[in-house]
Amino acid sequence: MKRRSAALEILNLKELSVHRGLWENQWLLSSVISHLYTPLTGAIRIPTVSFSPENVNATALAEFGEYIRTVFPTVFKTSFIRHEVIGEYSHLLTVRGSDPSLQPYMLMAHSDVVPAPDEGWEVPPFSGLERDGFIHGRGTLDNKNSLMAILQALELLLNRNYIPRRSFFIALGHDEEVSGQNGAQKISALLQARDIKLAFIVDEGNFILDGFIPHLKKPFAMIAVSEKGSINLRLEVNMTPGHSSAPPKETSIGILAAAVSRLEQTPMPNMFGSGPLKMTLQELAHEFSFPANIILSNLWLFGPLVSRLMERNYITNALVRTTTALTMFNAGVKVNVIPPVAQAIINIRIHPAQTVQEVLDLVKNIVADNRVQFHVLTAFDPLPVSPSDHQALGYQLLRQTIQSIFPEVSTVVPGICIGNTDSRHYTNLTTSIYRFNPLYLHPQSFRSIHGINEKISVPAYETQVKFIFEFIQNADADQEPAPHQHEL
Ligand SMILES: CCCCCCCC/C=C\CCCCCCCC(=O)N[C@@H](CC(N)=O)C(=O)O
Ligand SMILES: [Zn+2]
Ligand SMILES: [Zn+2]
Repeated sequence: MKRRSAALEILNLKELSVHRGLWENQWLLSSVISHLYTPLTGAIRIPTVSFSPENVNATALAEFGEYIRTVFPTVFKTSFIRHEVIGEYSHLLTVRGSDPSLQPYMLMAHSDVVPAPDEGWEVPPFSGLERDGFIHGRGTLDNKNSLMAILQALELLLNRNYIPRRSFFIALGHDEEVSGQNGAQKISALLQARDIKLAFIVDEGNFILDGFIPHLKKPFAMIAVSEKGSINLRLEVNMTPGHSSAPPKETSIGILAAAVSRLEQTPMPNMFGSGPLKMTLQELAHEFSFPANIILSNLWLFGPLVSRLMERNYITNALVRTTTALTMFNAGVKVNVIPPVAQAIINIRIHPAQTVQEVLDLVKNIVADNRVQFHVLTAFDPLPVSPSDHQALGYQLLRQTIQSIFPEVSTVVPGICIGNTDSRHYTNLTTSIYRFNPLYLHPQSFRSIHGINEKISVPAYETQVKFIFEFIQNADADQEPAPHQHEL
């Protein structure tokens, strides 16, 4: 029986060094077998799609709320866990630890997903089908995996009568994909009103990266200590409508198309050398063989060369500059009418060394056509950089747990997240925000996030549960000074 053997496999894992005893306890067995990964498949089947802040699938979100209560009964009935529904569909769990002197932390995830039309998928995106050892569907990597793994790890701990020492919050947003204004933003305001200060936050974001850098054969874990800023910008051209049999020299569509084409063809300046990327590369240098290790250790000299190499690949390019993506275009009402208005949406991700205002100025200079109007829909600057030194509790706990659960991953580096997360709404509660998913990511699976054929292997999901199971316990252990990561 496939499901049973997968569950047993987890119990046999020997590398759980810190808290192996809990896993080996037979008492856990029945709970693991019934809950280990079926809850994720069920979660994928609920189409919690967000289209815009005003257009979310309320029915599915309500069903999702019922679903997690059903599959994680212990979490929702434990006396020291307070459950609140915020903004109608987001969930805040407050887990009261036994030692009030320890500062609480927060684990985060979100239940909504981006749309997924059936076209191009090997398996229907909301079927939650398991095939060839993978659970398929929208949300398996972004981000129902994390949401279910957090609750599943907590359910397992509670079923073992585990009582946390350090209090923690679990914040599960329902509108992360469309701004977080009704979920994360409201949870953040509520916690601020309660005078809560957090030791750190762990949210989705970067991964254990494998195959992203040519010549680097070994995977490495990248914990995002910041994330890019963002602008959603609407460009609009208005012209006099008329009969298409006698077209004017220029139409709203033509003018707008030329403007967005200029934007696409004119990359924003390469900002290599500013922001956390230099730190990332320097900490990664020892993973490379000669001469790349020397090049990366001497960026004062080889910076220009490295920056040009990074520009060549569209993923690493996103680390060195502000990016400009044309995501929506709308114009025209009938085949024989010159359209009065043409609109385009540009999704811009701002490099840490730039600001919203600087980027808007650059965009206007590139477009250089005063017939094009600009409407800023949403905008925020890049996020502050969280600490990653030896005293940084959240970072060190992540590093410690990565090294225990993924012993083959020898390097953990701080980096930047090119996407945005709900955690950006919590800068009022902590200066230590870490964006990390305990999963391997390859370039192909990166493309599946917001793309097609998103899937997670069953062992990868099990490992994510195990990671959180151990992380919660590590956060309760007495902290010792962390050894230096690169000690000989
Ligand atoms: C030198 C090292 C090379 C490193 C390559 C970087 C590989 C990138 C790896 C992971 C990035 C995945 C980003 C996932 C974030 C997903 C969050 C998301 O989808 N957010 C939405 C919604 C929002 N909150 O704004 C978004 O549009 O960003
Ligand atoms: Zn996400
Ligand atoms: Zn997403």
